[in-house]
Amino acid sequence: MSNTLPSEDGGKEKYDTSGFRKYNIPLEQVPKFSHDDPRVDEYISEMKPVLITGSNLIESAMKWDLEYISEHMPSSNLTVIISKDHNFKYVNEKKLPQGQMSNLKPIHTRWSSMTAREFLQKIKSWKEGDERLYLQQVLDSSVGPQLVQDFLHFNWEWAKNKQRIHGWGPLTSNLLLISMEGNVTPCHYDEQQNLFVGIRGFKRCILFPPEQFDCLYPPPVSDPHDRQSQVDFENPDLKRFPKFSEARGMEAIVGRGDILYIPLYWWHHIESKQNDDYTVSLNFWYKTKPTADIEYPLKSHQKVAILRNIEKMVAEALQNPDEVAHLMRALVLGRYT
Ligand SMILES: CC1(C)c2ccccc2-c2ccc(C[C@@H](CC(=O)O)C(=O)C(=O)O)cc21
Ligand SMILES: [Zn+2]
Repeated sequence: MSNTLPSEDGGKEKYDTSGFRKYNIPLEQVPKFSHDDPRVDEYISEMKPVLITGSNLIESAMKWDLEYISEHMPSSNLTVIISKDHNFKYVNEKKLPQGQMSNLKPIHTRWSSMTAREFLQKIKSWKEGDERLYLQQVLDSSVGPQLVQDFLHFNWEWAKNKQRIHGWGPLTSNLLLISMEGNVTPCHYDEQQNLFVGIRGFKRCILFPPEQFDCLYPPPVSDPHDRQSQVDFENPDLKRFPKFSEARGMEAIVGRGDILYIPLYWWHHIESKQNDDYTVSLNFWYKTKPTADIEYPLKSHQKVAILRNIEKMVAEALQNPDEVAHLMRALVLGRYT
């Protein structure tokens, strides 16, 4: 693979992936284009990942490091996720078993809050074996006047243009993410369009298209880990998850000022470079426009949405999640297979 410029060979140059974890998954490169290259909008309109370079979308946030945030938000308590190891598995608290059952659920990650200064101290003094920390803070008026000013100076014209030409719905939130080196957000999908921006450090993202749903084995929709792959990428259990061996991914390294477009329903695993400084990223989550008139053939993400709705309806109708598998097997086995 020659190291030519992205614009010449369609962004296929190899990324330098030293410092990231090795998985036994075949990976292609996510194409990388300059922000003014027309191919960027071609990929977004086809709902395919693309890495966009050289945009000034969040120029005013490029100075957001922990010193600056500590100085301009000295007393704010920020949300910090704490994990026993490098995996930060999202837990939907609303779907945790209530009552006495709840103490059976081994809580791998928990939420805490602290100031940016405390967070900085903790990650500076971190040593192997300590709990790991991941700061995530929704950007809203609580981040204080200075960060609000920086936020208002984003290149909203560029973002609004993307939102308009691709028919996205409203911007729902911006999540500011400050991660220790080596933290991993395990593979999952979200139901929103995502412009994921690098501010500091390097993050590696592994993506799979929605149609590989049957290779990545999400748990039942009622599970607290809904939308997350059950497969441990570092030690895949191919007896339980045999089709994981057929998973084919794409990879991108998101550096300072890069924007990775993560299409809705695309699976993504994101990790911060190991033995490197902490990373700072910011995402832009957009609802997608409600499907006015259904067009056939259906897109793969629409089929995943259909599967989710069927699963919810059957579980709701049976009022007992344990009966769902039996009923679905009776529907399909020997009849559609
Ligand atoms: C792991 C963490 C901190 C978390 C804990 C508990 C509840 C929610 C979340 C949550 C949500 C989004 C991200 C950002 C990103 C992954 C990444 O950059 O690590 C990503 O997946 C996306 O932008 O869609 C990260 C997290
Ligand atoms: Zn996500």
